[in-house]
Amino acid sequence: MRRIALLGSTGSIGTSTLDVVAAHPGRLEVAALAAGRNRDLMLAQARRFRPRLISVSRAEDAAWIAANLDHKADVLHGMEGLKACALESGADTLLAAVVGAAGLASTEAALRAGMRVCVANKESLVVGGALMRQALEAGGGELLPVDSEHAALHQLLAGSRVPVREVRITASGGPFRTWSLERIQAATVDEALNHPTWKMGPKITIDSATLMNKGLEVIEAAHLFGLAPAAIQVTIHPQSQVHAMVGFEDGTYQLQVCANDMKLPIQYALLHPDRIPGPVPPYDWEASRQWTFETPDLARFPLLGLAYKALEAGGTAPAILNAANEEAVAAFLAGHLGFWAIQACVAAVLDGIPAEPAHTLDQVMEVDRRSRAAAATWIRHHAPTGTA
Ligand SMILES: NC(=O)C1=CN([C@@H]2O[C@H](COP(=O)(O)OP(=O)(O)OC[C@H]3O[C@@H](n4cnc5c(N)ncnc54)[C@H](OP(=O)(O)O)[C@@H]3O)[C@@H](O)[C@H]2O)C=CC1
Ligand SMILES: CC(=O)[C@@H](O)[C@H](O)COP(=O)(O)O
Ligand SMILES: [Mn+2]
Repeated sequence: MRRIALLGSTGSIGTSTLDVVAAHPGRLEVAALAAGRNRDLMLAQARRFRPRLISVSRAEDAAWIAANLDHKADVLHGMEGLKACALESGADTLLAAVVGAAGLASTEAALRAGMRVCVANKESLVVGGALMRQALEAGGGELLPVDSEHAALHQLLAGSRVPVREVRITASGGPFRTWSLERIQAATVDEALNHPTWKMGPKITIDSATLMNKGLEVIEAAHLFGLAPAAIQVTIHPQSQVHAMVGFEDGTYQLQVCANDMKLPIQYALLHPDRIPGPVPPYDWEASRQWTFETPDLARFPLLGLAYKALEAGGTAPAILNAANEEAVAAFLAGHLGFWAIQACVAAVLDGIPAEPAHTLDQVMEVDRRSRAAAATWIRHHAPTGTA
């Protein structure tokens, strides 16, 4: 029986993970649930899955959940609660599905403790990828990707006995794939949240619209698989059925294909190396469909190019990139910034803060704080009058 600490349980990945757990009652159980502010959903999840430890962001929500539980459990709060859920619930497996750099410390601690860490929270790898690899080596556990393209690469590379020339991750292209630059520059929040192929949380959905999601994924792939930037390429594939490809020295490729349903990579990571029937039916090859492939346009989607630049600079540059992007996306979602200003803000902050070698978690979190402050200042100066 695998005992899971699920961080980010109330989100898109969190709820899909609980669907996978519910489909395998003899194989998977929940030891801890942690999330942010959605106390109603947390209480419903806790009543159904009966974890020993629960954590939410605010003390008053923790007290409310404790008063309404119908089983014995400790209800904690804040970053300490998040970490305790990872380390002190008796779980052997962490499913890291908090959004943003807020997930880094608990994920790093679980790796250091030798757990199996299934990571959806790509920002933690972008901000602290090298430190997470050190923690993995020190703890002797496992790090398994949940992000669909990286789960695909994990499957492709596990079966490969020869070195690969390059890997390619696919991108849907987002809602603005066919839009002109002028139209993209004036995109609204509702238009940017209208993802063509995946239902996900708001932050990653905006990242998909700017192609920053793919930029973060290039950095994620570099850390997960030890690849140089030039060996990681991006192909636009609007149907989101092929998730990644590996190219060999002889010029041939292998592709990974599955339905665009995150329950598949979640189950892959939780049950690895076993592959058994789960909540998603086998791929339907009788359905009529066409697959198409395109090259990304860096002029309309400059954040993909900026992510490569940060990866090549190394050290804390990806942490600066990520922090500025988190702040700019939050400001866009709140109506304080235009869509095109997201990339301008990230470019300005990345240019304005020198990268340094990343040695410790405290240091990268300090860089994260400084970069957020710089982004907040930039946003205040560039927000349309009366919004910031
Ligand atoms: N959704 C998807 O299909 C995919 C997502 N990912 C990655 O997985 C991660 C989660 O994405 P997604 O599920 O879409 O996001 P959601 O916004 O749907 O969910 C985010 C979760 O994180 C919780 N959370 C946010 N901040 C904190 C905090 N400070 N402390 C504790 N919990 C917090 C939220 O709690 P609450 O809502 O209660 O406030 C919620 O449970 C992201 O890093 C994303 O890039 C990767 C591939 C695919
Ligand atoms: C499901 C998943 O893995 C997401 O990261 C997805 O890739 C987002 O869609 P885009 O391909 O549009 O970025
Ligand atoms: Mn992805």
